[in-house]
Amino acid sequence: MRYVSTRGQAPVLSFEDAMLAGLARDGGLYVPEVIPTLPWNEIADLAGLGYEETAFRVMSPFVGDSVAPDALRALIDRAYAGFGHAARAPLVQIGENDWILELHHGPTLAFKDFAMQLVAQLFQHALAARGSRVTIVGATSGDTGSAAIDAFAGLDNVDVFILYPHGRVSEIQRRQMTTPTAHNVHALAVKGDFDDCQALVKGMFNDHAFRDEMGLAAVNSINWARVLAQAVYYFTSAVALGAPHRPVSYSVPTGNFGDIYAGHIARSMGLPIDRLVIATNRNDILHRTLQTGMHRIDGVEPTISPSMDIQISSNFERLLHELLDRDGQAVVNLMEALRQQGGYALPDAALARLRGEFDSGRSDEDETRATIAAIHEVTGQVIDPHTAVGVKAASDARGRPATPMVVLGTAHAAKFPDAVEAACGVRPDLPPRLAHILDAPERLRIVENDLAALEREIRMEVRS
Ligand SMILES: Cc1ncc(COP(=O)(O)O)c(C=O)c1O
Ligand SMILES: N[C@@H](CCOP(=O)(O)O)C(=O)O
Repeated sequence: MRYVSTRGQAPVLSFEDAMLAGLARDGGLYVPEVIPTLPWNEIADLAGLGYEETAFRVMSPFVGDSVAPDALRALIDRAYAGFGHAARAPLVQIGENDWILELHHGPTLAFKDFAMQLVAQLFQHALAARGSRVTIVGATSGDTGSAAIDAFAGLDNVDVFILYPHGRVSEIQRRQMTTPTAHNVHALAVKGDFDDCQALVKGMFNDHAFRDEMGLAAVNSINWARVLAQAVYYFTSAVALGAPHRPVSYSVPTGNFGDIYAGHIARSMGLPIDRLVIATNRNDILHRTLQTGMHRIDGVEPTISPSMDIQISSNFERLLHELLDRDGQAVVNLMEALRQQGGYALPDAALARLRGEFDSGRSDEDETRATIAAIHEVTGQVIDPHTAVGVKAASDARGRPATPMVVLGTAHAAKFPDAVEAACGVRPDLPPRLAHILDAPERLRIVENDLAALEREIRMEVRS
């Protein structure tokens, strides 16, 4: 399997090389040259299999000969061994044919663990074989950072620098990043928003001298391996609800467009997904894009679903590449317009295809709170604000009731206790294994939104 850049000017790489490269050298994102399909009968055969075996079957065609099959199985088994639920991603019913796919049973209580625990295993495998080391730089609005710090803490051949927007993540998210004591992980609070953090990360990758000197690697969904691992739970959940014999719809709380893009990949592989609903909070650039055809950045507004406080959705570039018939130069032109003019109009044909493949919805702050309260009242479930955005968008987009609608439950409510308590009167507790973070000492540095200063800081730390 070969991977090409969305901008068409970077070397073509294997799965493992693309995973270790992170951002392509032309500034684009790696995508598979072709999306392999799983035949109908092979999807049917997934029924009754464990999560790990499904992961192996879904991911193998993308991994190709980068990792031997037995080794891949062992890495997958290790990645999910620490999850707190036998099903890994259980479905919980919230209505007649409405479900939440709980993705919070990993070590840091958010869906990010599904990919991050596996990516850490894949990195270790690759780095040990090559005898090399990397410096991971990542941007987070709260959950990717905690998942990365948990997954990579204490590893010999990796330093990790996580940039998060100062004052714009929940206290629990911050403490998950700042209380681990391993010397190879570093939380940096950037004076800016998530988009600034992500721009700094991409800026470091696009500074090729710094990138090569530090051996930079990425664990954001810039990294194809992240997206691939996230495609697996669409298969486990759809098959549990009757696929491929019947279609299933999904509503996906969306920020950086990684999780829903993983659903799009699952559908492209042959999984019968009926509707894919992009669920946004009031940072609704993607919802507006679908409604108007204009993709235009607005200021990022803080919300009670802070992990989705994003305007520049990195993975939208991967979808654009497809909508523009894999024309790298056309992608470059739109990304330049986004950078220089703050937006672009989608060409008509691309917009029609986008609307054919996705629905979208938006939840403002009051609606998100009302959804948390309503779900608690009707089902007794306490859901987090990101999941609530997904539930709201799902109910707005609800099509044929015969088709199951699955909302991705992207985080545990205990990561956002204040917002959840204010909405439904119940204060969700952290699981006992995480309670220590509430009074453990914190370790963080506050940094300016300045690429050169950040590079100096990282260089100094890696050399010390
Ligand atoms: C809890 C939660 N929900 C939803 C999202 C949005 O996911 P994505 O960025 O893949 O669109 C995020 C951030 O990634 C998140 O942390
Ligand atoms: N919401 C995310 C933002 C980064 O997304 P990623 O999937 O590209 O890593 C977060 O919690 O950090």
